[in-house]
Amino acid sequence: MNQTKEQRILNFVLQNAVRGDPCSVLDTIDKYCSQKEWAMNVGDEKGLILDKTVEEVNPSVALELGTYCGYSAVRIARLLKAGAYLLTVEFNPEFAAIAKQMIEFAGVQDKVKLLEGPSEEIIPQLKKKYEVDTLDFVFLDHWKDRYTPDTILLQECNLLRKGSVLLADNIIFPGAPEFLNYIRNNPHFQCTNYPSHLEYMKVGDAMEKAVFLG
Ligand SMILES: O=c1[nH]cnc2c(O)cc(-c3ccc(F)cc3)cc12
Ligand SMILES: [Mg+2]
Repeated sequence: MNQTKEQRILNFVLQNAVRGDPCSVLDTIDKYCSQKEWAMNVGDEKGLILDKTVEEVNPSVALELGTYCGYSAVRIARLLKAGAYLLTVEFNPEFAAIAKQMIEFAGVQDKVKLLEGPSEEIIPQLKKKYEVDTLDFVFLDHWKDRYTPDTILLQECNLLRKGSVLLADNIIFPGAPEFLNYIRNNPHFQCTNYPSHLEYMKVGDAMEKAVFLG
């Protein structure tokens, strides 16, 4: 049975990265995806913007929408303080299976809870089923058409508190114009744009940070 691209990425990590070393896992994925097969990891350039935002927020409870192969889950989890954790949501079961192995190989499994299913079903379960009070940080990196409805859902489920930080990938490419219009014209959010480039490409992209004002 032919391997998928995501299985090839995982195998390359298992064979070339250092088990228990998150940075080596990230570097190995970036090496594979820049030299051999492009893939939609946030990557090393936008990854630095993600790092800086996570370090600034220093979240106790973080949520990621769109796990894919687990690159940004490893990237975020490696920066979390003792006792802090990341919930990451992936609706594609093949991607979730790859990400689980990637997260375990990196050694951050104790800080990451991988939730398989559609974000619109999982978000309303976070309080009761996953014992979340409020979210300190949310990374939106799933499907651009879900950015706005899921941001509204997070508010409706009272999962945001004054100061909660959202960071959204792919504002320029593939682009999330409807989300940008929603969040920049919403008086409950303070927005900042971070110009960058599409992962592993010279194409322009950007990330948008939105702080919930309560
Ligand atoms: O679908 C996506 N989800 C999350 N992140 C993405 C991401 O960073 C890039 C892309 C993408 C970019 C260029 C292209 F030609 C085809 C897909 C998609 C997603
Ligand atoms: Mg992305």
